Amino acid sequence: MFRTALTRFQNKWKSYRHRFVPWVALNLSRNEKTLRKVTERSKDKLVPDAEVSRSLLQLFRVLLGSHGADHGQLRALQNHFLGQVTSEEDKCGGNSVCGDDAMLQSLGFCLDRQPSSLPSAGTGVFVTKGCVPKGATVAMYPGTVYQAYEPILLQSIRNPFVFRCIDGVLVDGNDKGISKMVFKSCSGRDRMGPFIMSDTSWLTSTPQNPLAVGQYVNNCSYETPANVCYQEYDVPNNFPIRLRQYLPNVNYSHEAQRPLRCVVLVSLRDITAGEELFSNYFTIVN
Ligand SMILES: C[S@@+](CC[C@H](N)C(=O)[O-])C[C@H]1O[C@@H](n2cnc3c(N)ncnc32)[C@H](O)[C@@H]1O
Repeated sequence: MFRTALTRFQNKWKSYRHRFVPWVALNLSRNEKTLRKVTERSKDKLVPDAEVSRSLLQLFRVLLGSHGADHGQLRALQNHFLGQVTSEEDKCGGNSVCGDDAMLQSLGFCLDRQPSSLPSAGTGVFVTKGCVPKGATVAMYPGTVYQAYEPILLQSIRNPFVFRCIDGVLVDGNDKGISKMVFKSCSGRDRMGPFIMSDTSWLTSTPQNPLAVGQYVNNCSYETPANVCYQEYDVPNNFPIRLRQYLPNVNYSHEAQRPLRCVVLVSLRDITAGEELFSNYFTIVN
């Protein structure tokens, strides 16, 4: 009985510890070696940034066209101030196209969060329609972006959604509790007049950007090898201001000079409808 509980605790800790900031700090030198190895192995990006930009712009333009610029802004404002959009009408109302349709139309596939195919792994992300070709931008890792020196201790406690980039930048993709409040607050702060610079709807069950579910992708195993990998993507300065309303990331501190860090998931092979996405939590391509 005690041994079973201990084994369960050990397994849980092993899958969680690399996201627990105090543990990462204590094991910095060992982690740095592992990270160095990963960096050395993967100096080049799997997909050039320009290609990631192209896919995101393609989807965001369809989303903007379907919601209408003003409706998109209005929806984001509603999400921000009133919380979750509830009615079916608002999820995909009037003549507008649902996020799913926009995704199928622009990228050729759809994603959904569903119970994982792995026992006791909670929720996972599945391709539900179409086919993802190798090298496609499959998903985005939403959340608040912390520089290595910024305080995240409180938010990181019992939080399996903190993602660490090679340069120590952290992305908190938790859609509940303090993490959720921090994201909404930073997003409200960064509004530029009528322009909303980030999307808060990933915090609800109906994200308007359907790619913003990457935080729910589960870790690979021997039986279920990785079919996607993480890749850092700094949003270029010339990214259209009207389309930034679909970006599911926000900087913790407002620093206009720094480009916004996003993390995207890129497919390692063709992935067909019905397959679950699996990543390797210990690797990231620059
Ligand atoms: C970033 S979350 C992924 C989403 C998570 N499945 C959920 O439902 O919230 C990471 C957590 O998912 C679980 N997890 C991920 N991959 C797993 C795997 N291969 N086997 C068991 N649990 C896994 C672990 O509890 C881990 O701490």
